[in-house]
Amino acid sequence: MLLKVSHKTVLPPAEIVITGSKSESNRLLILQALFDNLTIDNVSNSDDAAVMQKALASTQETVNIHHAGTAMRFLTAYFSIQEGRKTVLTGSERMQERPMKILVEALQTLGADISYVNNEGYPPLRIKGKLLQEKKVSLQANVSSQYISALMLIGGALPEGLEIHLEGKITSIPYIEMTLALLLDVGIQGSFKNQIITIQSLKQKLPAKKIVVESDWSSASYYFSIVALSARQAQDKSQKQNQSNSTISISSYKKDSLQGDSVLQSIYAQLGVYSKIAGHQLNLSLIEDFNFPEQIRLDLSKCPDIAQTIAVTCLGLGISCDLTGLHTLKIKETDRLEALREEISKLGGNITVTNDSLHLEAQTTPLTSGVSIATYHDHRMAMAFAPLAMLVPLQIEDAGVVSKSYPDFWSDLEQLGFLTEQV
Ligand SMILES: O=C(O)C1=C[C@@H](OP(=O)(O)O)[C@@H](O)[C@H](O)C1
Ligand SMILES: C=C(OP(=O)(O)O)C(=O)O
Repeated sequence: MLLKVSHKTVLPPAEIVITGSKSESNRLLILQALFDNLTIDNVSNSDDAAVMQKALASTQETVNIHHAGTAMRFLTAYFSIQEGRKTVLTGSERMQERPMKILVEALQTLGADISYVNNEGYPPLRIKGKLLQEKKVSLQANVSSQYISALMLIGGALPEGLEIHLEGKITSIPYIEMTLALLLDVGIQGSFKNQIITIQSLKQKLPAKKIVVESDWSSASYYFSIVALSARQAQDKSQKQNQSNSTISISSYKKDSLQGDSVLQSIYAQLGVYSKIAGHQLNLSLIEDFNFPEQIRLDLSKCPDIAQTIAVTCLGLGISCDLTGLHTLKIKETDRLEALREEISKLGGNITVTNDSLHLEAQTTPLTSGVSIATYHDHRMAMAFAPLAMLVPLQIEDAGVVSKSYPDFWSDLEQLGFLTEQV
């Protein structure tokens, strides 16, 4: 679906509802399948959570998780301990290019029976579920935190629990902390100190528990970008008066989030966005008379999923940006660094990327109008670029790709004065 996107030029006040974090949902769904007695409220309506639910309910040998990284990694661990069950775990073409070796080797050390159907190190995987007797494992921690979370999630179900030694620099740490916090919350004991994680074996049935998932902060990032860009839109159209009062209110959020992407609040405070959590509402508005910086430098190794949003906001605001800690972007839904380089260049931006960083020059000329943004099967490419329609009309290719994490994205944007038309 090719979608033409433009904007009515005034950002109206709006109330948006985003469903639960896909990261928290997919962890809790695994824990629910392993330990029963858990009720989950506000589960993510994303495709990634839907494929997780379907996989956990499936009795078929072949389980296809499509594009969902968390489902691929968490289910590899999950099916490894389903005694007597044979599973072929597969995914989309891109998923078959996303590395699995570090997790597979760690599980094999614990005694798992996993082999590769085609290419060594990559899905599809053939898994024969069995009782894993070992309790100690070491793995490289700088490629994906999802491997570590996958092991942690099954730790409580192993007879001796689990001791995980992390080698090297740990990437995406907040996601590991999220996993531990959820384990503790459901009643599984564990700790994460220095480079060692321990998870205690669960010896008795868990007490019944209901968990309400906080809404998804990564999905909220696009609204931070929209609010920031509304300052630029007002400047371009001399409509300062109209713009300054609009508040976008998004539910349901909390102050002590388990999601690392809640760092959006402090990052976007540097880009003119005032944000406050009142009750369960996250309210976003422009800081009045804000002095925008000429340049921003951020290390995003703890929050890789908001890199695209931030790069595009800076492009629209004409702010130079240096983003580092981006090494994991190359192995996500697409090579996000290359995808950003291509698409930002099309709009007239001056961008350079390395294997783990991105540099964007301050944009001094108007963005190219009417550009067709390719999305590379990556939901975040579509959603990160859409806010630029406040400044220039553009087209988003394969716009349905957003459903991986945020199926209601386009209809929610309409509430904010965006106009979308299928072409
Ligand atoms: O554990 C999780 O829920 C996730 C961890 C991160 O991946 P990496 O650890 O591979 O960076 C993140 O990018 C992904 O969207 C979700
Ligand atoms: C990287 C992402 O997801 P996953 O790795 O779970 O496919 C994402 O949602 O940005």
